[in-house]
Amino acid sequence: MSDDRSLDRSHSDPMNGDRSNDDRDSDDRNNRVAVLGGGSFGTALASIAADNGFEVRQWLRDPALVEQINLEHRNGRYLPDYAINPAVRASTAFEEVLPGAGLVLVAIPSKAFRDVVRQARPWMDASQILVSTTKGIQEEGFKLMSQILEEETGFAHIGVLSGPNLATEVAERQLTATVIASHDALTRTRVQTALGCGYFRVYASNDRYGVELGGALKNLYAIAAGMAAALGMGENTRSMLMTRALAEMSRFAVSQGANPMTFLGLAGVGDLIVTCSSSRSRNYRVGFALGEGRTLDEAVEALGQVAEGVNTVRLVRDKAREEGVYMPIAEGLYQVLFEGVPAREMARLLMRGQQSSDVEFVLSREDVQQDHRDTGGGHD
Ligand SMILES: NC(=O)C1=CN([C@@H]2O[C@H](COP(=O)(O)OP(=O)(O)OC[C@H]3O[C@@H](n4cnc5c(N)ncnc54)[C@H](O)[C@@H]3O)[C@@H](O)[C@H]2O)C=CC1
Ligand SMILES: O=C(CO)COP(=O)(O)O
Repeated sequence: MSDDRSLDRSHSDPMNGDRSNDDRDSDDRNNRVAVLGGGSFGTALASIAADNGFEVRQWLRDPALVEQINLEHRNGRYLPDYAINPAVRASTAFEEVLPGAGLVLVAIPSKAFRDVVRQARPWMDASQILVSTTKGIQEEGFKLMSQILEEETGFAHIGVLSGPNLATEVAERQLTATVIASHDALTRTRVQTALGCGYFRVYASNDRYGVELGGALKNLYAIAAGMAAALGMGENTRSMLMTRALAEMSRFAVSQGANPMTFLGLAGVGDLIVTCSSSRSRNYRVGFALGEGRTLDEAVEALGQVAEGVNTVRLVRDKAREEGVYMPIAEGLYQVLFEGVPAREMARLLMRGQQSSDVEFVLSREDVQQDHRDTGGGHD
C-alpha cells in the first residue's frame, strides 16, 4: 500500500529505516479496515476502502454470501451487478475480521445493531475507531447507533457516516458526497482518508448527534414522498413535503438540544432530497407500495430489505407527543401506517389544517408557540 493512503501518515515515513516493532504494528492497524454487515452499503464501503489500498475484512452472517464474495467477488443478494474489489475478504468469524483493524465500519440494521456489537466486542480494542453507517433509532431509550457503540464499548473514537448515499449509486461510482461526524478529530481524518476517492467525497462535521438524527428522521418523509408519488401527486406536492419535512425535523432537533443548522448540510437536506426523490430508496419504495394500496406487511415483505423508517415513524411520533413537539406529517404518517387512515384522506386533512408561518426560525419564540397553538399543535 502506498504511504499516502495510510490512515495515519505520521507513522508511515518510508525514509525511516529504523522503525520499532510498535511503529510497524501501528502501520498494520492503520492499514486495516473492518466492515460489519453484508448489505449493500457495507459492501460498497468495503470495496471503496479496498480500492484505496486498505486491507479490508468484512463480517457477514451468511456463509454462502461469504463464499460468493471471496470466490466470485460479488454480493448476489444485495448488489448483484457490482464487482467487489477482490482484496475484500469476507468471513462469518469476528476473530478473522476485527483484531488488528484500525477502523471498524458498522453497517447493521438498527434492530440488530446492539446485538451484533455486543457479540463483536470481545474482538475489539479501545484504540479502534468505530463508525456507524446505520440510519435508525433504538426503541429503548430512543438511542442513536453511535450512542450504542459508546455504551457497548466505552471507546473514545466514535463516529457516524451519513449523507445522500444510495448504495446502488455509490456502487455505480456516481459522484457522491457524505459526512463523517465525530467529536474526535482522529476519527474524522482517518475516515476521510480511508473512504475519500474520486467519486466519494467525505466532508467532516463535529455535530455527531445532528448528523445522525438527520439520517434517521429523513426516512419518515421518504415513505411519505413514495406514497404521494404512487397517488399521482405532483412535483409541487413533493417540494412542499420536503420543505415542511425539514421544518419538522429541525423543530424536533431543537427539542432534543441539537443544532438545526446541521440539517442544512448533506446529512439533513441532502439526504432528504435524495430519498424523497428516488425509487432506489427502500423507504420511498415502501411508501410507494402503500400508496398503491398494499398493506404495510405486504410492502415490507415485497421490499425484502430493511426500511428503517417504518420503525422510526412510531418512535419519533411517540417522542414528539411525549415532548409536545408539533410534527403533523410524522403524526399523519403514523396514522396511515398503523391506524388504517387512507393516505389520500390524511393528505386532505393536513392541507386543511390552520394556515401557519413558513420559516419559524425567523420568528420570536412566542410567535412560534402561538403559531403551533393556532394550528392545533402540541397534542393537548
Ligand atoms: N443501502 C443504502 O443505500 C444505505 C444504507 N444505509 C444504512 O446502512 C445500514 C445498513 O444498510 P445496508 O448495507 O443497505 O444493509 P441492510 O439494511 O439491507 O442489511 C445489512 C446487513 O445486515 C445483516 N443483518 C440483518 N440482521 C442481522 C442480524 N440480526 N445479525 C447480523 N446481521 C444482520 C443483513 O443480513 C445484511 O447483510 C442501514 O441501516 C441503512 O440505514 C446508509 C446509507 C445508504
Ligand atoms: O439512506 C439512504 C440514502 O442516503 C438509503 O435510503 P433507504 O434506506 O431508504 O434505501
